[in-house]
Amino acid sequence: MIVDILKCHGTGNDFVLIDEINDFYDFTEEQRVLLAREICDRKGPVGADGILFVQKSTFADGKMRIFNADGSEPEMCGNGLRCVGRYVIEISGKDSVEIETMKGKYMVKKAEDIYEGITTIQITIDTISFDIKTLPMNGPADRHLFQKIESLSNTVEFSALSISNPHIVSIVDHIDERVLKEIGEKANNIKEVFPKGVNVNFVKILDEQSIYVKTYERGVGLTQSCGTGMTASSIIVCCHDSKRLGREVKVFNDGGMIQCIVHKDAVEKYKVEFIGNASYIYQGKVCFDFEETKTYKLIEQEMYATEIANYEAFLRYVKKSLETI
Ligand SMILES: N[C@@H](CCC[C@H](N)C(=O)O)C(=O)O
Repeated sequence: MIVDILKCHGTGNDFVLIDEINDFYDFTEEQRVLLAREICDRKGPVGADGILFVQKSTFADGKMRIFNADGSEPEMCGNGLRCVGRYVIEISGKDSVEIETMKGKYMVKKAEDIYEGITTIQITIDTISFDIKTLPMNGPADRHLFQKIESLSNTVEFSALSISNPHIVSIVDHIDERVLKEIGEKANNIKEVFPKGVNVNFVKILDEQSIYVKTYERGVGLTQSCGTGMTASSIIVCCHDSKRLGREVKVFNDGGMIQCIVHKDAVEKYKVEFIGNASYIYQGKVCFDFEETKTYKLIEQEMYATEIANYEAFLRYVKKSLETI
């Protein structure tokens, strides 16, 4: 089978986008899992954090199904939604679109470039809940905020929330990747606490406008960035310091920087405006044999050289910005 692919990323969280609106592939559910596991495997010719299947929707401009590198299908993907949103905006000719996901529908629109030559997309995320049953998470109370999770760590405090996918967030003085990885692996192996696993986020407060987030992603591992993780972390930072509500938070990460504005209404309903890049890396085709999945080939690869160069310039700018904080 020959499958057209578009390699893309949101702050270094990279994906393979497959257009099932314009191309008919008729994948079975098992084939979607196989494609995710093999194509995301970084020992192969492509490698990615996940696959984004873009499909027709009966009530929105498009539908996103996201599969993690391990073949699991999460409820949501913030960085991936910006890439899918850009793609659907381009093929539909609209300035803004609604994208259906497993648990919700999100408004996506073009935004002013976050840096020269960087295609920038804004999404509005309002599928936020602190009720631990929505993660799901098993615990003694309905909410878990700034408290330890004994089975994970006897020193680190976490806050649990759903962005329609599950997250726990810890505000730390220093982001130790080794500790994050250890806790992330443990958290995804205690099904009595997290029956469907969980994304684990460490956030360091840099100054009154800026934070740094690193995530151990369910179904992937440590990634350059996680959109829903940065969203969850921005919310918890605003819970910790309500003066940040309604103000732009610069969220730095290993793959660049995005902007979040966290809003809370009178009935404690949260909504986050999330603004960041949606960059193309290359387009190509994969020749995939579902009987011999390990031997797939990548052919006709065409690089988006200008977008790659612009994003490298943006990364240099982000590095310099971090040196001034
Ligand atoms: N990187 C994504 C999150 C992808 C899903 C996550 N690994 C999960 O399983 O919930 C993002 O940008 O949000």
